[in-house]
Amino acid sequence: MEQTVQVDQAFIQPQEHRPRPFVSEADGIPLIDLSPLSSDSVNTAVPETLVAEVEAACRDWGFFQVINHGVSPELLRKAEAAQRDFFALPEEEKRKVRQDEQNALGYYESELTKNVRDWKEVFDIIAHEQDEIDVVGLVLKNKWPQVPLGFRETFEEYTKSVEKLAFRLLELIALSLNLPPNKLNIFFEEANSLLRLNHYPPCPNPDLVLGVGRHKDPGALTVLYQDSTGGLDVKRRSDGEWFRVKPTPDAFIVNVGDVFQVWSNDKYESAEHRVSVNSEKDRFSIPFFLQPASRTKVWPMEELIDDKNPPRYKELNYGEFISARKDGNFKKLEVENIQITHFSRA
Ligand SMILES: O=C(O)CCC(=O)C(=O)O
Ligand SMILES: [Fe+2]
Repeated sequence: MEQTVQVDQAFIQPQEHRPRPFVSEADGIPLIDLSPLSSDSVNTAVPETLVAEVEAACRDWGFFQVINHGVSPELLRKAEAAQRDFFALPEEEKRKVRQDEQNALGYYESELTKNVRDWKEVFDIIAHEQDEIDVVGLVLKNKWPQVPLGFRETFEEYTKSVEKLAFRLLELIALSLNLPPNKLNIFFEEANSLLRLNHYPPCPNPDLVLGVGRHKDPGALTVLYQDSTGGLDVKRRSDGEWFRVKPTPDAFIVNVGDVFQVWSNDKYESAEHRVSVNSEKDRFSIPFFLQPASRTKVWPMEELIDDKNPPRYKELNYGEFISARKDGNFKKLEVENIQITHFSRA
């Protein structure tokens, strides 16, 4: 039966990228218990079994979930409430803190992924503000809304707590690549890390649109909190099948981004993912993107390179890479959006 199309053409995905009505839930995405980790730096006393679990998850999926991660359930409840209250505000109130091309922080409701509109609205917060305009011409000052009350304090506290977790994960993944655990920390001294609040409203045509179109995250790591609705789909590395990540209460979903793909010389791949929407429920999620400073040069780690494994990437400048990608989020580009493979030596 032909269904009526009730959404604007700009949201409609090309036929081959539309979600199938039933995407299986991924039992395969590993659930990792972080209780053996202390909240301070990871040292070499981390159990080998934990390192092995992380290695297998990064290699086979590029994705895993973590529990006993040190971010308190009370803080998660506070953040969820502040997020709901903000997106429930009238459009004119939200537009007071709207993003523009110079300041890509705050509220935004018309993002594109691969030239198609996403069915979502977002609010972006930078973890570390900078006084100067950055190397790619962006203002890095947060735009805080006046309401809801306590919004700023809640997300400042939340960002600190999740960033701490992100650093423990960075160290753990470094260990899983046989690198010294703190080897990669140096790239985050002036980190560009970003917290994003996502709201996916119910959609009358969930089979024609996506909340976020298929993409890979450009940074080092993403640490994502999702509510109980479900909708995050991940493409499995071995066969390219899409799987839905089953929500686990109070867990975080972790995925390696393009920067880890380069550092690991393709041992770990930045997995493609997307968000499906539904016709009944709002969905909320909060990704934290651990991203190096803009001037950071990224190249395959020398410890992972030898005659059998020559470097697969040219050195790339992180700021130029993300800014080229972000242009595609604002404008419909005539060309294919820039991807990490454009820096490949092959
Ligand atoms: O909402 C989600 O579950 C994922 C969002 C996402 O992939 C992103 O914002 O990069
Ligand atoms: Fe993503």
